Amino acid sequence: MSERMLEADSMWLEYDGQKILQSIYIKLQTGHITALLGRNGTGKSSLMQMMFGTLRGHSQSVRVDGHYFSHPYKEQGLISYLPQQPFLPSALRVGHVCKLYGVEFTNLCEHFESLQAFEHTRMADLSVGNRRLVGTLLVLMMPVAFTLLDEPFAALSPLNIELMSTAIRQQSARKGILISDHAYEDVLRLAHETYLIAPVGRSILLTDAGSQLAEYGYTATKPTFQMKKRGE
Ligand SMILES: Nc1ncnc2c1ncn2[C@@H]1O[C@H](COP(=O)(O)OP(=O)(O)OP(=O)(O)O)[C@@H](O)[C@H]1O
Repeated sequence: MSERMLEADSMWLEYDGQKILQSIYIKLQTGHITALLGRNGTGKSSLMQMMFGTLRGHSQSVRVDGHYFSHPYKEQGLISYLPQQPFLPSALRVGHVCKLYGVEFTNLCEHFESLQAFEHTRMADLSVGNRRLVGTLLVLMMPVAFTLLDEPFAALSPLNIELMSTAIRQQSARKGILISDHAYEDVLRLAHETYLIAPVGRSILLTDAGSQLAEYGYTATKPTFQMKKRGE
């Protein structure tokens, strides 16, 4: 697989004259998992929407392999995005939704055997957690070069967070993944690189996430957890 690179830079966003993002730069690479952390309301979701192309800021530039894309989501096979809010049609059955996303239902079940019973279940009849699980897996497994995941661990049980981490790691072999979630320890265990959005709206590429998260006020104290090395 030839490596591809997505760069988002000069990402500026204001709402009602209030600065949210200022001159953000973020780089994604195929084969890499990149973490995006930041306190509540610092603009992570807005940044992902700008990178996807569905939100216009005061300025933005998204380039893939040096080519500029004004609306990346319009390019077939380029990018997928998991929003925080429900997005799958509730009246459709799980198997049907899989077909719409170009993902085999059996691929979902490879990671989550518990989903096997639900191929013919309507999305609306799934539990909140299972609905989120199906949505996250579909976005993750879509055949695209880059995937943006906003809170993929939300509503998942601890076991399912482990299984989802395995699925994300596996998919990163063929795409670049940006992941933002407040379960930051789970995110850091996956990440090759970590960006923090620090007030007001500046992106910082962390070199030592364990110490810097407290320094920049993302955690109250220095995290005590031991970050596992990738692949352990
Ligand atoms: N449509 C809007 N109009 C005005 N302000 C908005 C709008 N959407 C978001 N905001 C504000 O922009 C800021 C960034 O919001 P955003 O949802 O991107 O943050 P976030 O980092 O994803 O937050 P969280 O971690 O809580 O999900 C917040 O202060 C929010 O209130």
